[in-house]
Amino acid sequence: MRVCNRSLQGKRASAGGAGTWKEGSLLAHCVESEDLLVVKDLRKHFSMKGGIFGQETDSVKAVDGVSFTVKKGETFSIVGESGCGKSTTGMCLLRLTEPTSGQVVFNNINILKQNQKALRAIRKDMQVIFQDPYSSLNPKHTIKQIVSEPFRINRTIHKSEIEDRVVSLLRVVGLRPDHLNRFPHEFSGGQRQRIGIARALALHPKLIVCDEPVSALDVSIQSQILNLLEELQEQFALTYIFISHDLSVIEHISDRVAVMYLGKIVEMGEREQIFNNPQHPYTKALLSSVPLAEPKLKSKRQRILLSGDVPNPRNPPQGCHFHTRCPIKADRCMQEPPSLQEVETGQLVSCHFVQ
Ligand SMILES: Nc1ncnc2c1ncn2[C@@H]1O[C@H](COP(=O)(O)OP(=O)(O)OP(=O)(O)O)[C@@H](O)[C@H]1O
Repeated sequence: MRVCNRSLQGKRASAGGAGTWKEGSLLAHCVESEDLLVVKDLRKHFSMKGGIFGQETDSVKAVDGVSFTVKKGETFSIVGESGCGKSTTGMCLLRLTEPTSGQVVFNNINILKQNQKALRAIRKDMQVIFQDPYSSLNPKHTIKQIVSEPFRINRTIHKSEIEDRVVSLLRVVGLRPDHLNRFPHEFSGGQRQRIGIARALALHPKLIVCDEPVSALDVSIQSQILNLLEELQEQFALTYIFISHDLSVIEHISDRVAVMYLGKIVEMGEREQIFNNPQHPYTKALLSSVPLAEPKLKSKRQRILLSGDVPNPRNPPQGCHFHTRCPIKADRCMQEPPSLQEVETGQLVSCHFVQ
């Protein structure tokens, strides 16, 4: 997909910028451009209940004002440490988790405004692949039952066609027709992830949210699954939102990358911008922890050790969320939250010192 996406680069200049679009202009923008998905100021605050009456005492700001756009056919990745809000963002896009506020415009439809019936129809075009292929597959169902589930739920094809369709889906993901009547426990982790991918492909989706799809797999199997995802993207013109904490996986698969910290995007840009010229101190620190194969590069990249832990998302720091661990913080950072600003065409950074 990289060839296709490069040709789109010029149009991406203001993608995901911290603008003040109203919903009407957001929809108009989506129609005019090649954006498949436009996310604006998305928030998910989980309310925490306590006390003797179970009243709301607190909230976890898992996603706290996230905006980005995803072009048709690209792989847009979300990376960050555990607990920064990657999965919650992905689940909110599909409304598998109900967002607190914001806008998610998919294929020109604001999905947060749809009723359950309309949402079911839209979900045919938006699928998800989960991290743990074993727990996401019903152990009591055969592969045929699992992969055909979307056909049965959506009644898109006649019963008599189901087996042929499942067989062709298995072939597409590198499994065999004789696997049809086996159960998930008879497969390896990589094969189980292929089954999950076959199920996700069944209804010809436009977008797939891949939530840590290779994190549970051995490194050698990881690359097979990543290659398969890339081949399928070409074959079926798929758009991916790819969620991972693993920077080497992100570098391999992404067209564009968003780096999240405590519920917010701190930096976003083309893969090359993020990996070759990171601007936010958090992105720099994350990248400095990745082992480099080339000795020449090793001497150039200095390890940046961040002090302290990620703060509690129930009580994020005032001002810039990153200031408690930032090596370049100043007084202003403790008071004023920075906004995501474009520092170079297509590269946006949320830091008072990178403008
Ligand atoms: N249902 C929930 N109720 C309360 N808090 C939640 C819930 N789901 C997630 N959280 C909290 O929201 C924050 C973001 O979680 P999320 O799973 O989105 O992060 P993540 O970046 O995907 O991390 P990981 O890679 O570990 O899954 C975390 O602090 C998490 O504990």
